[in-house]
Amino acid sequence: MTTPFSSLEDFVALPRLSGLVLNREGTRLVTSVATLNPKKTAYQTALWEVDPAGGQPARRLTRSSEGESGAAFLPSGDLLFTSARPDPDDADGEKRPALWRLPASGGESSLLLTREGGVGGVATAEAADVVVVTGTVLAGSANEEDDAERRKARKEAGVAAVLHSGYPVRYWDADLGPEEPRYFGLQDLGEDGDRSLADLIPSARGGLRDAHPVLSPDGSALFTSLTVPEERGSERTVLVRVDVATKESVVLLDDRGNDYAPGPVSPDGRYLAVIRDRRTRADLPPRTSLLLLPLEGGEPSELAGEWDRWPSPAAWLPDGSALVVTADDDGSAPVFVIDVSTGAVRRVTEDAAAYTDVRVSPDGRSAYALRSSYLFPPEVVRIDLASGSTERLPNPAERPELPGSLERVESAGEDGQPVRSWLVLPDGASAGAPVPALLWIHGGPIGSWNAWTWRWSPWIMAARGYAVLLPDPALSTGYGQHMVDRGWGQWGGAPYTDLMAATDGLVARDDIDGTRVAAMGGSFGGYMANWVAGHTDRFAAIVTHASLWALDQFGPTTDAAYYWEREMTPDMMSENSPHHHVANISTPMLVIHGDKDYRVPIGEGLRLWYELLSASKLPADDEGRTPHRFLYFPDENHWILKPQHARIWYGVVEAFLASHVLGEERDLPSELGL
Ligand SMILES: CSCC[C@H](NC=O)C(=O)N[C@@H](C)C(=O)N[C@@H](CO)C(=O)O
Repeated sequence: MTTPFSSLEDFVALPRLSGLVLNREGTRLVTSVATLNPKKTAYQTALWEVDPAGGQPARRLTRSSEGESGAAFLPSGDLLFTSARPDPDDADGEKRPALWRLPASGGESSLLLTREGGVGGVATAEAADVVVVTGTVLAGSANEEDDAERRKARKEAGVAAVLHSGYPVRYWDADLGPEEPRYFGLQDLGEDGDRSLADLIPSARGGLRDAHPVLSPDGSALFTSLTVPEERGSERTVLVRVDVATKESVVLLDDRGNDYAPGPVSPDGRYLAVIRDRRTRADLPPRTSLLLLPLEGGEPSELAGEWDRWPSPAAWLPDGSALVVTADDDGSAPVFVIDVSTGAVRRVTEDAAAYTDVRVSPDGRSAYALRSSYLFPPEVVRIDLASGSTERLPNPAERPELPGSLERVESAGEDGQPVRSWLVLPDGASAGAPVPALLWIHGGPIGSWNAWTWRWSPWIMAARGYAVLLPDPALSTGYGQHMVDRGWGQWGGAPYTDLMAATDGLVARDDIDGTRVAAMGGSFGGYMANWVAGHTDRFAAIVTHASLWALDQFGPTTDAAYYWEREMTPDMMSENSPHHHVANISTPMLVIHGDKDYRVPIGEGLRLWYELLSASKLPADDEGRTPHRFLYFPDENHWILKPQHARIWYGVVEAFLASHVLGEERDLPSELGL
């Protein structure tokens, strides 16, 4: 059967949904849909409306080549969004993300706010015309005018240099400084209103780097996490309340044992749900818990502390009796409801799917969410909160047909611990026709293969005849705290042996050809692929993407050195570092790395490549020939974001696997110029 996964062109062209907002009356849902631009070199997003009642087909709300995102409803039903589309009243104006308003009554969108530093995002209050936008300012700017002038001067002089006195200096793929994120209160939304902006936390410095503003329903208070520097290059995240009118800010929760981030505020404005992340040490694994903080004073209390899952709070029920949360659970991420008076947890959705962006209807009977699994990409659904039944609403896109089937399988780790995996089987796999297989190792390592991903689509490989095993080994979420504890600081221990146990189960199947199996992983999964390469020759090929290779080097050069330093002592790093085992590597490896990857810096890929050629059991020969390959992306980061590069990524991986796993030669993508 031909599906969109047979052709990489068709695959990258599949529409991708993200984000979901609901208006106050519960009558309008808006999501964002990314599609290829006409040149097929980038994704552009547009806002689409989905009927919560399910009666009407989805309809496109916005259209521009610059795209629209960051949708947020005002209480009036007007929809705010950000876009770098041109202002019709300023034909020569520079394109920068600005704030736009689409009126509920219909008609054209109009420009609400533009600023030299752009508008990054927007937050609105549930029941008041209060708007907070995010944007950046240059560190030394006194006000918006000064900021505009400083930007202009820097641009005209062609200066990109940044002088740092603190840590970090980079984040994922962004160079930090001299721009710093800020929250701005927008004073007046009226037609000719005053558009001056109030910087709500002028002292934030770089501390709002990873933060999102949460507004109280009446718009009087803003809650945010704020990252504050500590000694020796470390930092912690504290919880702050800002009075939107007076700009007075108060630190609500701050201690050196935890990081804090705000969840939603209760409908009566009396409680804030808070996410608490325990600060780790080599002997203290991470733990995430949920707190209720009384906003009129008093100590926070842990909610559902006995529940052995890590909840992510999404919304309150309108009567304030319960919190709706999601949590990784046994290979899925269902919706749960937690009674705030008893802490009792009730699982709502029963299907093996992952839910995000959960919004609750004003009557508290339904919720709307994005749902995905390995069987379908994110789609908008309605959930009956009492029965847990779900209904797929008319969506902007249909589910793509799949070239195979999905199974849940289980194996036992060395200590008997059950290790669950998803197994993608290609059409036609059977005992009479066993298929080659791939072990895919997830990143994090704190995470789970429980949701659709566009970055590593197993269906691409299924369409080419491979089975793909997606195991959740030690350090994965969804099993409970013990599974994280089992692998903490010992990556080469239980996480590795769990993966090998899962592979044993895979190759024992009569529909799998155990002689034709490869291993692949990205990021931490790439670390593990490298560790696998140095510890077993059972795989025919190994693909390692954005991988950690030498932990002594990775630790201080990644964008958050303190995070990794807290997990392992120098001795533990040495014991678990794949580079010490390069001399054992006898498996052909495909190394993939993006130069703009600041999470796992390019030095890891460069050193791995050189050491493979110079010191593995398959070194470069007299004429420099080697079975290893290095796919280098000079302008990609930790992820391969450009659609044309995603095609190259899959194309090169396919050719490499075909050569070493199937013993077949495939043409490489012609755009490689080889
Ligand atoms: C600085 S915090 C580290 C966060 C995260 N680890 C979580 O467990 C992380 O970034 N790890 C990377 C090395 C990684 O494996 N990233 C994965 C998952 O985010 C990826 O696929 O990019």
